Amino acid sequence: MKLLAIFGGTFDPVHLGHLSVAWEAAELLDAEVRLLPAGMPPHRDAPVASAAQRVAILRVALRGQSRLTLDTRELDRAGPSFTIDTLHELRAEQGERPLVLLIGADAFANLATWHRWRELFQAAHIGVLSRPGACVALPDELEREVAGRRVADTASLRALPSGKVIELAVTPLEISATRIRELLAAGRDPRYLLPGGLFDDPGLLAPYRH
Ligand SMILES: Nc1ncnc2c1ncn2[C@@H]1O[C@H](COP(=O)(O)OP(=O)(O)OP(=O)(O)O)[C@@H](O)[C@H]1O
Ligand SMILES: O=C(O)c1ccc[n+]([C@@H]2O[C@H](COP(=O)([O-])O)[C@@H](O)[C@H]2O)c1
Repeated sequence: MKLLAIFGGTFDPVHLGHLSVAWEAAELLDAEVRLLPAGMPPHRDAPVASAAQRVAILRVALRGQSRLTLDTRELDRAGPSFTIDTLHELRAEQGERPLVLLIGADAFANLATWHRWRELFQAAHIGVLSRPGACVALPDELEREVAGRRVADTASLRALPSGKVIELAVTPLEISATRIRELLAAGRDPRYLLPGGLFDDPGLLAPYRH
């Protein structure tokens, strides 16, 4: 069965750093990758743009291809967007289909701070997006949970609905939404850090202009 992977973020706004790693993960896993904008991200301040504005940007950013799709369920839920709740909803919809939670290597190192974090391993596989050759040390309690779950090939993910951890070597781009918001607020046009289509409609990036 085709893998279903999810990639969550504040996406305030989505940029080419997000899209390129999501695309590479989709190719490496031969998966559909759903981008899930967080309604109320659990570990940070509220986004600058509204949910509707971030979705409008995502829709334009995802135009013209079908591997990366948009899932807005976290925006429709009240309260913090806990990933475990999202995975339980997806499991109820998808049955035994293998699910892969995509997480950047730095965020993965902090996984033990997430809500009901141990349950994440029962709910999905985890795909850790890493710089080729990089090695991020994990805190002991996380390492103990991950040891024994690591696999190197995607066939192992296809064989089970959840429970494995795979490292996915992707090409990181030094782009952050924080920097993009700074540039837009300063009246600049970070044209080659964002999907080009966003500049065709000046209203899309207006929430970040001052
Ligand atoms: N340039 C990038 N390359 C690869 N992954 C990224 C990049 N920027 C962010 N990510 C990852 O994408 C996910 C969503 O990121 P998020 O929406 O917080 O973007 P951000 O650019 O880090 O935003 P901000 O600067 O506002 O914190 C996170 O898992 C984050 O680690
Ligand atoms: O579930 C949690 O406790 C949890 C804690 C921190 C982050 N997350 C999710 O991780 C994704 C990336 O978060 P962020 O803050 O880097 O945009 C986003 O989908 C968040 O909902 C989830």
